Amino acid sequence: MSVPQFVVHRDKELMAQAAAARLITRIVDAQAARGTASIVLTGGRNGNGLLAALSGAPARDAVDWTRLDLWWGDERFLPGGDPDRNDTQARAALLDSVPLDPARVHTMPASDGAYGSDIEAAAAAYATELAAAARPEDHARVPSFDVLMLGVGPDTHVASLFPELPGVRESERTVVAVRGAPKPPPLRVSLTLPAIRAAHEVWLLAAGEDKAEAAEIVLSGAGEIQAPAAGAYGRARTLWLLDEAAASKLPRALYPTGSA
Ligand SMILES: O=C1O[C@H](COP(=O)(O)O)[C@@H](O)[C@H](O)[C@H]1O
Repeated sequence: MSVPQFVVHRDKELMAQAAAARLITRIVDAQAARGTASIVLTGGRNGNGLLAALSGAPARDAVDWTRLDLWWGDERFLPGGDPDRNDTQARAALLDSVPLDPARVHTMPASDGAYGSDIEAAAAAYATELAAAARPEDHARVPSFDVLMLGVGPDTHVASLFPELPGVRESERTVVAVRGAPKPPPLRVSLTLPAIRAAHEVWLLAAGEDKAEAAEIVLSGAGEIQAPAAGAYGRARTLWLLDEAAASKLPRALYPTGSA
């Protein structure tokens, strides 16, 4: 478990641009070291803001997009191409404009896909896909993702792990079907906390006033069942990327002078 670090930016636009620059560097470094990189995308406003910023960054051409594995932390269980699916939004923000290898783009199943409306089968299939990509040195049933990003919801949810719902209590499976999510749509597929914690680096994105209370609750010692973001950390690094509005209820001593 890594101790959380904090970076606070002036506003959400700057946070998105800085996080995009940070992600480009991380991908380029991993590709230089190993030939490939693996990233887990998040949905939501902050995740899509980061992807849009990355799309507009000239340094995006430093990435070898053909040698990048993309996974998702969660998905809304809707038909393929639905505008509310996280993958549809990610494609519009960035993915359609870069030369990815389709075989390395690991979307979660859609409700009109190979498993139809069987959400349990869809979750199990994604777990199998992750396990097949894990190498012996990963010591887990998922790859050691280089960076796994999570948008933090106003209710402290991450991926589709919501406070007090069964998904956040899962300790065995790496992927679960989620029913009754309080944020629409109610049916979702999500990585679990054990899968999230297999990542090398976990980045939690929180920008905007409506994230201030969530950040305060999570960082004041709440448990992960009540505040799922509290259970999200990386093996080597846990990084909170915030804007001033989201950080407004945090103790000023948490982040270095000049960070905001
Ligand atoms: O529904 C979801 O919400 C969270 C947070 O979204 P935000 O718009 O409040 O930033 C997101 O991380 C998750 O991937 C998504 O499915």
